[in-house]
Amino acid sequence: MDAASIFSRQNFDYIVVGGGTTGLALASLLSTNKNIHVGVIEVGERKDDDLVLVPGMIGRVLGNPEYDWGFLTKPQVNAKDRQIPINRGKVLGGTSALNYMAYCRGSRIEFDDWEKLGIKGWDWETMRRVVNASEAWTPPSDHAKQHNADCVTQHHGRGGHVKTTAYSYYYDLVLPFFDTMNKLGVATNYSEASGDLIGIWTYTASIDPETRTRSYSTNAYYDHVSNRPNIVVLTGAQATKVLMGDREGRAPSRALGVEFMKAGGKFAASVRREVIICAGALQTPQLLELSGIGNTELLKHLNIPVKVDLPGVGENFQDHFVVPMGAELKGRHITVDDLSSPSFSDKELDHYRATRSGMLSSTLSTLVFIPTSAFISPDVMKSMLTSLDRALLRPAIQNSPYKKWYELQRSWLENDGVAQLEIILFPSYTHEGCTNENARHYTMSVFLQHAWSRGYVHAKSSSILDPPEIDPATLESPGDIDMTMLVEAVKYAFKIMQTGALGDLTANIVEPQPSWSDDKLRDYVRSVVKSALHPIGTASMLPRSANGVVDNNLKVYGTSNLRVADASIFPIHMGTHPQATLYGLAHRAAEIIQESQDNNVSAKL
Ligand SMILES: Cc1cc2nc3c(=O)[nH]c(=O)nc-3n(C[C@H](O)[C@H](O)[C@H](O)COP(=O)(O)OP(=O)(O)OC[C@H]3O[C@@H](n4cnc5c(N)ncnc54)[C@H](O)[C@@H]3O)c2cc1C
Repeated sequence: MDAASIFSRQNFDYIVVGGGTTGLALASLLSTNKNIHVGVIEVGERKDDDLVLVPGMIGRVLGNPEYDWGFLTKPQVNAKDRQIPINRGKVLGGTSALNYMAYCRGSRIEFDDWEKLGIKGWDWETMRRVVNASEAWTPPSDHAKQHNADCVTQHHGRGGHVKTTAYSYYYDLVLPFFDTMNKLGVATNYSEASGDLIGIWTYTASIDPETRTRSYSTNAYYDHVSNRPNIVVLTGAQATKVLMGDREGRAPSRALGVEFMKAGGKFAASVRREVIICAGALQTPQLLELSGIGNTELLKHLNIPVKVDLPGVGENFQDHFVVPMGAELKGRHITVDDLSSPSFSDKELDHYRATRSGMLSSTLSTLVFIPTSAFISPDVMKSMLTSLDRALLRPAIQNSPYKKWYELQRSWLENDGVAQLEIILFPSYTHEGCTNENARHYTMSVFLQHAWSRGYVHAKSSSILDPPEIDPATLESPGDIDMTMLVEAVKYAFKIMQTGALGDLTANIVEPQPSWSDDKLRDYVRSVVKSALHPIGTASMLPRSANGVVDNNLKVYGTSNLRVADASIFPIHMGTHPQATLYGLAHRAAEIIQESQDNNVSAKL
């Protein structure tokens, strides 16, 4: 009998849809109770090749349909009608197999403030505990310490699953970048894991310190449980909908099982306890809608029978927006661009295989996080806040179910503990139209951490085979604040490129240029702004009255046994990279399921 038929005949306690970052970790944790039977349905296949495992090869699979869903947004009006790519992992392990491996916690202030949105049980102390439970940290080497790597043991988890440490290879721009930021008043942060993100720091990466390969959901979690008879992972299978029972009166709707496709065949698997959707921020809302859970008007339009009217499904889409800037270096440097020469790249690969060191053992390593006051002058800040506050008085916002979201975002703008801007120096030239091919370059990218633009993701048809419509509403923000902040961020980046040791190494700022007018800079931002590939929010954990989709326990409103656990549940963006929090979410979800059903599910593998 084929794998799909066998899967569909099993009597699962839990079915997890999506064996990605969160889903595969959660399913593995649930399987620690040998009395419960867990099934996972994942579209992708396992791919443990160099393109996934070798850190210095990051980015090479983006756009490759064997690894990447390759989603495109709908044309973005404020970004010159461009369709902006949003890459997502289409392999076992999901996007944890593709990401750039920064393993960063969120901020204490931000998690503690989630309570202001009506969310309980997700404060910093809780999140710190669960993220630490996921982490198996190894202190950095002396070489990494010389590059300011975090070596404060007390903030890290040692007994968890995802192997983390600092990289072993550092480009020669790293220390000059620290010198420059320190000269601009940005202090070195020696413990990014403390809950205080502000400063310049060398990040901890999800990398195995022995083999110098990627540690991700598949090898960190699943490989420890894959020989257990009570967990079954079906790859190459796509869930088409959750089968929801009919409601009796006002009783919640019950998930009965999952319908899926594999190799052209259609199957269904039934579930005794719960279905947990972990298909990621772009596909979880689509699957909810195809299952009859969403905005009634939209479902009727798609001819999908309505099971639960939940207008928040697919709404509240948020992302980090990024604007790259290019510069040419003085003199000779080794940069990532050198790897585009096949002979150089082959030599590096041999060196990596023999020694587990060198360029391919690492990626970029340094991040900067700063609050608004660090990059926006008091005058600009005053006029920006005046425009914003005027726009926030509009009835559409005052009467919005997301009013508390707007209030929280507003308060963070004047909180010096909240990072509004991230800056990354990438030792490579990522623009088109490089002017001097013999020179070496770097790209400085500015990332808006708390963008005000909020869009949506919705099913376009009743078929899972049609990709969802994705509209991040790029640069559509009250008082045009996202554009103002990005232009100020670009101007601040010019200062970085011209100050201290990095300034001394910079021969020429290629594009954009410091002499450009604000109008020309705005035009540049519209031409190049893109997704930082951190979409969240489309099945938000919020009160139902605030357009929430799941409650504090990740349960979908109006259902008795359907939960969501992935990036779509974050109600407001965090000023950092999300994967560490997502592994923490998997542990928190396992605890919640244990508490709610007394399953004796241990959070240890
Ligand atoms: C290039 C890139 C670099 C990044 N770098 C970093 C970084 O350095 N640090 C960081 O913290 N974050 C980074 N991120 C973001 C981070 O990796 C993601 O936010 C995170 O992995 C998302 O996890 P998830 O569990 O929400 O979804 P995913 O990991 O995407 O899992 C969803 C899974 O569901 C599967 N699926 C979808 N629909 C169905 C269906 N109908 N049936 C069955 N299966 C389905 C998908 O195939 C996928 O495996 C990066 C992202 C990208 C793309």
